[in-house]
Amino acid sequence: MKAAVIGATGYGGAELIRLLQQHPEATLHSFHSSSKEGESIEASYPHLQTVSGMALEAIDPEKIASETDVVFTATPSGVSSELVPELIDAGNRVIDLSGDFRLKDPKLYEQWYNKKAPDETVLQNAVYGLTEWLEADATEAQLISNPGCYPTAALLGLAPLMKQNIANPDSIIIDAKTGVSGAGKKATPVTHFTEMNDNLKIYKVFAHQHTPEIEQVLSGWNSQTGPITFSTHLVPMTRGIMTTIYAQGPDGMTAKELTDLYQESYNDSYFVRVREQGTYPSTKEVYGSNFCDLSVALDERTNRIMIVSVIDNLVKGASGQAVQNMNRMFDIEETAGLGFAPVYP
Ligand SMILES: NC(=O)C1=CN([C@@H]2O[C@H](COP(=O)(O)OP(=O)(O)OC[C@H]3O[C@@H](n4cnc5c(N)ncnc54)[C@H](OP(=O)(O)O)[C@@H]3O)[C@@H](O)[C@H]2O)C=CC1
Ligand SMILES: CC(=O)N[C@@H](CCC(=O)OP(=O)(O)O)C(=O)O
Repeated sequence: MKAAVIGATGYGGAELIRLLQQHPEATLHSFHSSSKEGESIEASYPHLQTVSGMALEAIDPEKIASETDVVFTATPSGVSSELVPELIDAGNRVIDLSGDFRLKDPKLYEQWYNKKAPDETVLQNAVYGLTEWLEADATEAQLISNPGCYPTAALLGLAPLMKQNIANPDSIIIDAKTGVSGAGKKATPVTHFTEMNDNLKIYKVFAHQHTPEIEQVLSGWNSQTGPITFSTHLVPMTRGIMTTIYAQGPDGMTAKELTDLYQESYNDSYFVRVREQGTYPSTKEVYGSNFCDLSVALDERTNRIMIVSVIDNLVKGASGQAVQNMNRMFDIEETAGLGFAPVYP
């Protein structure tokens, strides 16, 4: 299977190159840049030195489609919406990492992303790629829309609860924190060193573009879902997301029953590891890996449920899940190229 990466000089693209280079069944055929054609990838990312030996190529959809089986678009929202239909028309199968093909309602997309919605036919044919809970046959998909980093952590945390209708859907609060690499490679006035070192910031209050994505999926799982409350914070670390999710549970359930439900729900999911009752994951425990580690707790005094989920935003939150989706698309072992343990400490 030959793969190409577009947006190769971004953090998501670099992570795709790292993962695809050691994938047992995929060959990294080419990587593409809109600004650095002809340069080596080492010029942008010395850590990839000796790994590829190839130069960055221009983005030519026809050429890419004629030479490869699958292309990853690790490009910004608003760019993917232009690029992906061209790749699809040229016959490529595509896994897009941006937010452009996640929201099925174009008006909602325009409202939250403040950009023109993508081509309607391509949008409606896109399969939402939360891999553990795919709702369509990935082997048939021409386009998989990779979930956002926060939605991945939040939805994996909420799925057993919502699918079993255990919590009051109106009571859900998702309190999320991310490392700075979530903002991409380019430094901004919000993310540069003096702003983020030794600092903690809340951002996009009641305005985060992942809010409707989470609501869209939750309402597919449970028709009683209303608007959620979602807060996002930047913390001074490079990678990692933690979501702490609160919901009102039913009378009479025990903490052990809830943990058992989570462990059963993810029994067959290699990449979701449910912790023993009373133990909680930290972001470093999934660093550099495709794992999502989860804990669920129940305060039997108040019936409040608390779920803690952690992922690496660049792996399970982006490029790792994209490779996991490629594995599903081509019907190969889901863990191929991804089954390694996190880097620790
Ligand atoms: N960082 C994260 O944790 C996550 C990111 N995402 C999403 O994945 C995508 C990539 O993110 P990330 O790698 O962090 O972003 P970066 O900003 O680090 O990289 C994006 C890359 O896109 C390319 N690009 C920019 N403008 C254009 C254009 N007009 N045409 C073609 N290519 C362009 C650039 O590469 P070049 O100049 O070489 O073309 C750039 O390096 C984004 O949509 C992001 O929202 C999703 C989940 C998590
Ligand atoms: C730290 C930081 O700024 N993180 C970004 C994550 C962006 C992202 O992944 O965007 P899409 O999924 O919408 O493409 C944010 O919160 O907007």
